[in-house]
Amino acid sequence: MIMERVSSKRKMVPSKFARKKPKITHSNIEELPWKTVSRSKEAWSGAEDGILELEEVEGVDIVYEETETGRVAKFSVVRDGDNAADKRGEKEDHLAPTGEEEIVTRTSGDRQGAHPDEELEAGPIEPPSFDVETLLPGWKEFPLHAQLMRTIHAQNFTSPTPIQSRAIPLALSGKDVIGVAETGSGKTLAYGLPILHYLLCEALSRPPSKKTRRQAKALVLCPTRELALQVSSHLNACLNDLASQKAPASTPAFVSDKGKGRRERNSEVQDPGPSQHKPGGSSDTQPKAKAPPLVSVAAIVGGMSAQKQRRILDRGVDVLVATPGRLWDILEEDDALARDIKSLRFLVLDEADRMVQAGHFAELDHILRLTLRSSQLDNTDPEFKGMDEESEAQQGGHIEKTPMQTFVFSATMSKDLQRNLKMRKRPKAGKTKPASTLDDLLMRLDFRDPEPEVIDLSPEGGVVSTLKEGKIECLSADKDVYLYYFLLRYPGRSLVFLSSIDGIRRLMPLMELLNVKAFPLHSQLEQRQRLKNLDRFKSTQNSVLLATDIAARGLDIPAVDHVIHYQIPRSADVYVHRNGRTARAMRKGFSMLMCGPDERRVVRALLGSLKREESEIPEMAIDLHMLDKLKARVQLAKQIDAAQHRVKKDNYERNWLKEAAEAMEIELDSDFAPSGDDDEDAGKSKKRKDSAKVGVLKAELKHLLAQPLLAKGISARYITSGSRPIVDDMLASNHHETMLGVMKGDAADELMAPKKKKVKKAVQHEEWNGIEE
Ligand SMILES: Nc1ncnc2c1ncn2[C@@H]1O[C@H](COP(=O)(O)OP(=O)(O)OP(=O)(O)O)[C@@H](O)[C@H]1O
Repeated sequence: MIMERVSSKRKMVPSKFARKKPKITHSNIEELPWKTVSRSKEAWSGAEDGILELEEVEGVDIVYEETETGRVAKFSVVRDGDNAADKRGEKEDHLAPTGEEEIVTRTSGDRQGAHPDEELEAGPIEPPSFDVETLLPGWKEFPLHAQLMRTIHAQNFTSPTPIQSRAIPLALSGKDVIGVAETGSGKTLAYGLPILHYLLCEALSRPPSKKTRRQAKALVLCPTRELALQVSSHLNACLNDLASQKAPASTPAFVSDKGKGRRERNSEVQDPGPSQHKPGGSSDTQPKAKAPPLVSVAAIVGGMSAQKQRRILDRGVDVLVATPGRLWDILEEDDALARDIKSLRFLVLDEADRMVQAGHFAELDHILRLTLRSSQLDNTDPEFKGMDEESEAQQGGHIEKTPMQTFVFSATMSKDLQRNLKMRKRPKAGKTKPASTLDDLLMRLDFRDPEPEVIDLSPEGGVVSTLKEGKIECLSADKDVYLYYFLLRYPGRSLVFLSSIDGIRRLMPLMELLNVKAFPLHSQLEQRQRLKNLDRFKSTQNSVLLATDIAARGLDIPAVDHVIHYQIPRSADVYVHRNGRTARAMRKGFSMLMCGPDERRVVRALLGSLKREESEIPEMAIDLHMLDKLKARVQLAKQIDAAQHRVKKDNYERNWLKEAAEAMEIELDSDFAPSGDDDEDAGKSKKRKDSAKVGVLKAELKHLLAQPLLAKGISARYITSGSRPIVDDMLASNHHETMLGVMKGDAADELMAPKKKKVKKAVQHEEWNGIEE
């Protein structure tokens, strides 16, 4: 059998190994002996659609197994002895990792069953069908493309969320939409489904051509790289028809990216589903070549190879999900893409307010200027108009003036902002100056509707109904111990927010010494490392992500149990967005504020601007006896860290001086360098002493960590006696795993009753304007 996969593009060919005694081994898809297929330039020009290369693999059988988590494809490599081994050897070079990471997260909704060339002769493709009434009655009011219905069904989204119910019909009817709804309420699909619906319908009706480059029709701008990548894969998941993975064993096809990301994303078998799309009526039994996707989605973000992203753009994509910085870098050199942006069909601003704050304003501004149509330019800055005319002249006097729909979505958008957006307050040239950067940004938005629809479903005070909040008031110096206590007391997946990278760097070694599985996430990490840490956090049930606010917005990490504000967020919006990383899609979640004495005023102001009282957030009950025991561990861990730091610093300084002196060809003074054997010995002996001290402290900590944590009055030896025998709890297995004598429980169950409010005549809320980082 020959198997095909694309990352690119690769293919599978029928097995030539039908000889006696085949040896069968089961392999991971990455370990299969893929081989690059040469291709003629003419064969693919213009029809590649996100495909980088074609690879094929021989002698692989695919077996499908039903598991608890669904259907899994297994690959059985059929080898015939030495011969096969030789063949495998031939392919080894090709298997060597390239170290490159693919950026297109998925290009899908593929037309299958036809060679790209064949497809050119084909007319419009017959749309697939889906029985919505029976399979998805909750969605029957929404006339979405059958392919989308199938993936919605496969993902078990039985009915649309409230924001989806309101936004989708409006978007489908051509309206511009401003959507505000709580975190985790499905806003991505609220704008994503109408866009994909339009593009799928259009793809089925347009006469396909291999000569024209695919023109970007939708642009989704996101404030962070992680969010852009997530949105892109969320949209791609709607194009990949997982529902009907009924690939005949002889003709499966795989969409695959290179590198780590690929393993994570593409273990799924791609649906031959749009096998419904059979131009020319090709039959199922014929070997099928991978055809271009009906609709392609790509993420263009910083921190990853710009060259690769440019190559992807050269081939063309339908939906671009981008961060403004990288997109603008590319746009400055890519006229074809700039033209696409000028004639977009859809523009989406996901978390627009954040993009203005995140220092992307200039780039965002430039991009939004490109999206303005002449009609808007008439009323506005002559500079924009000039730009448009110049561009029109470059294009031979023609700019495609397609109507553009604009969608602006966020979980936090002030009423003023919503009003301004709706009124589209764009001043005439030379008149009123915009009041703020945000107002300025709004003037760039090209709502074609005189009355864009505003849907505001944001909950009171920004709190999602399934979220419980608590707080711990303690000295700032004690926050580490309280954090450690919380993490041990309430195991789960905890996302801890700090306001500075230094804070994360300080906490990381402590967590490591205390055997807490923690991963950092901040802007000074390489993008690859950021994604890796996110993945590890997602896949480790009891783990901690120590993050700055780059993780506050939009990230959809499944099953985050706790959000911990180790430091107070710098604005009410950030508080809402940070909290939104838990309690998503109607799941339960818990958020905990750690509040030092000097932060109380800030907390009051922050809650005040959400029209809430500080007393609404109850304090957590703390077992002080247990806390004391943990204090000893944390103190020891801090001592070790400080000692290790000293050793590292000494080594670094010594080496630096030595290297600098060597580079300058000078001899170091005896004050700075060991001048004789005695000095050298003294230096070595100090080093040995420091290392020994660290060793002793580490052994001490190891011993402490091995001690059982016993609640007051509990004896580990006499589990049936003592003031509190723990045997019953142990038998009922509801005792805490690491804290003996403590019952298991959710953090939300350990909140103290809120303090009684003092009666005040009128509550004056301090306006919260945020603090500088
Ligand atoms: N109709 C639906 N039914 C059930 N789950 C859904 C539905 N639509 C989306 N989801 C899931 O809900 C989760 C949250 O969706 P999404 O990330 O779009 O939320 P959001 O509103 O954009 O959140 P945030 O404001 O934090 O960015 C995702 O895991 C998504 O797959």
